[in-house]
Amino acid sequence: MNGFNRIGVVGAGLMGAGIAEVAARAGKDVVLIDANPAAAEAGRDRLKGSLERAEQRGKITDAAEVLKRITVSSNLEALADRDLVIEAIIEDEATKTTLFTQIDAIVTDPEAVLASNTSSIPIMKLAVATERPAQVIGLHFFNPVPVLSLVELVPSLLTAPATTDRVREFVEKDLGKHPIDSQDRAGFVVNALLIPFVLSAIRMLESGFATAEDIDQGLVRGAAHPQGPLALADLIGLDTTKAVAESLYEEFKEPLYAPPPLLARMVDAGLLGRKTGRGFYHY
Ligand SMILES: NC(=O)c1ccc[n+]([C@@H]2O[C@H](COP(=O)([O-])OP(=O)(O)OC[C@H]3O[C@@H](n4cnc5c(N)ncnc54)[C@H](O)[C@@H]3O)[C@@H](O)[C@H]2O)c1
Repeated sequence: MNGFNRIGVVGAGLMGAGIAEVAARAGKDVVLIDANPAAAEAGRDRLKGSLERAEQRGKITDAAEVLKRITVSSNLEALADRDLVIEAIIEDEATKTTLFTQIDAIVTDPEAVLASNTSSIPIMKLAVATERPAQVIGLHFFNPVPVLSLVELVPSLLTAPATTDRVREFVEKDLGKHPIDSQDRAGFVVNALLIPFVLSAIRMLESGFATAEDIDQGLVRGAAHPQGPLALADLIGLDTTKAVAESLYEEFKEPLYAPPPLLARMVDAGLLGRKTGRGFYHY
């Protein structure tokens, strides 16, 4: 048994609220923390809405009970009795390492595991900020968390095999999700493949090779992708796409990861995709 029954989630944004929801749906007692009390409340409201929709669609029958298992707080001390803490705060290395040092000091169980949902920060940087690097691991969920079944497991060079085993069991048996293993490298498996694909589509558009519509239709109709790479970039957000590309380029120094000038200029212009109403398409 992995022994994870009291779960802490730090960061009640898009990802943290989703992770808290799937953990509570798996019957776990969950403490959801956000440094910003308004963000904590907003996270709880989103979570409540998501559970109610799941109940309306017949996916669950106990939305009210699931919600009761989640305590929302803006006080990190509420993590003291947790046996697994999953960090999902903003993607900033200094903020995350400070938080890992704080959580490590607050969580009392010496066997407790500290995980991060980071998309691009090396797990090793977070591990060495704690006194328990053997129990620090990357646990990378996908958005929307209640819908997408993949979780990347990312042990650092210092993670104990027993930690990875416990977390794998939690992901598979408790959450009912599908884990895949990745080394502690920028992008892990999925983004290391997906981002250069999206960047290639942007370069193709930039060079006048084909229109945005034709590039996307090519992949939707010719390769059965649910959406084309440029529509996908608009969904991810062009700022996020550029930031992930930069961290991949920083790590591997391969031209295929370098953000093309068109992407940089669109970000400079504030054309960030769906969230600003305009990216490669108008919304
Ligand atoms: N958005 C995605 O599609 C996605 C997918 C996989 C992984 N991730 C990763 O998940 C993490 C969270 O991303 P998100 O999209 O949910 O971000 P978000 O901006 O929606 O939420 C981040 C939350 O963290 C809170 N926060 C910031 N600093 C904090 C601190 N020191 N202590 C406690 N709370 C703090 C903020 O108030 C905010 O509510 C990032 O590391 C990101 O790279 C995101």
